[in-house]
Amino acid sequence: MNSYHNKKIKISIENLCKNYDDVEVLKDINIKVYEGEFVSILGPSGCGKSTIFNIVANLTSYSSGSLNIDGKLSYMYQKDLLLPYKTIIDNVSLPIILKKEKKKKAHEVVKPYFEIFGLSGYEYKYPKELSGGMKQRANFLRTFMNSNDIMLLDEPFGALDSITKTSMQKWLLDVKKKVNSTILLITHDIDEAIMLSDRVYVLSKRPAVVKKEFFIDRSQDNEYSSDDISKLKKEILELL
Ligand SMILES: Nc1ncnc2c1ncn2[C@@H]1O[C@H](COP(=O)(O)OP(=O)(O)OP(=O)(O)O)[C@@H](O)[C@H]1O
Repeated sequence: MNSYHNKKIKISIENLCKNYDDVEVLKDINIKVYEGEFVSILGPSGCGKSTIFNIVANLTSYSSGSLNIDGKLSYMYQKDLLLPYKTIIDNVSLPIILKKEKKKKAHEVVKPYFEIFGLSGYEYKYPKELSGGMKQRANFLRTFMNSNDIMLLDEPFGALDSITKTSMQKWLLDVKKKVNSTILLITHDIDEAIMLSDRVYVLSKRPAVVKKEFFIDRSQDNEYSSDDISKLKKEILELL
């Protein structure tokens, strides 16, 4: 796509292969993520999606291929990892406190984001007082405070009920408009990938190969009809 030509590549994965002993998990994966893009990796359960993230985050080695990251990464897991004995503001401030900043200063830094992230009024509550959706907002904000440059989101809404999930997807789109982070998301939910992404990589069953890359035009003058969306979903479904 022409509009991509002058954009910075934030993540470049080339011919990536990964085996766990004699189990082949990833086979010649090629993925590029450009600055400010929202890209999803869609694939069946167990195909190797989290393995790709763990490789990108340098938590797992790869067998062959190459990987280039231009920027600072943060990684949000599906599981809510908020510390139960700390307030939301303390939880969200953790990445800053870990960088040796004083708590008071860290609170000052994070406070303005509570409004943007729809968390106003929850600053001094404890995780157990929040709904699943609100907890994931806080989890996302903490990830964002760690790095807002490149964010890896591993099924962030996977554990939520479908109504909460839909409202969280709308919330994430809204937040994405306000911040210009580069986001790479893992999901096995076709609707979620279509709703959120600029591009979707569809992976096969294990060993994962990229079956196809879909571009989704999110510009304001483009509106997909429900018919277009159904066709797209069908096409993706046939690949999985
Ligand atoms: N440390 C490991 N050692 C051996 N095999 C592993 C290891 N981690 C993952 N695997 C295997 O690699 C395959 C891919 O796992 P991975 O978690 O990357 O898939 P996934 O697509 O993220 O799955 P899900 O959608 O269920 O989260 C699975 O078959 C898994 O059992």
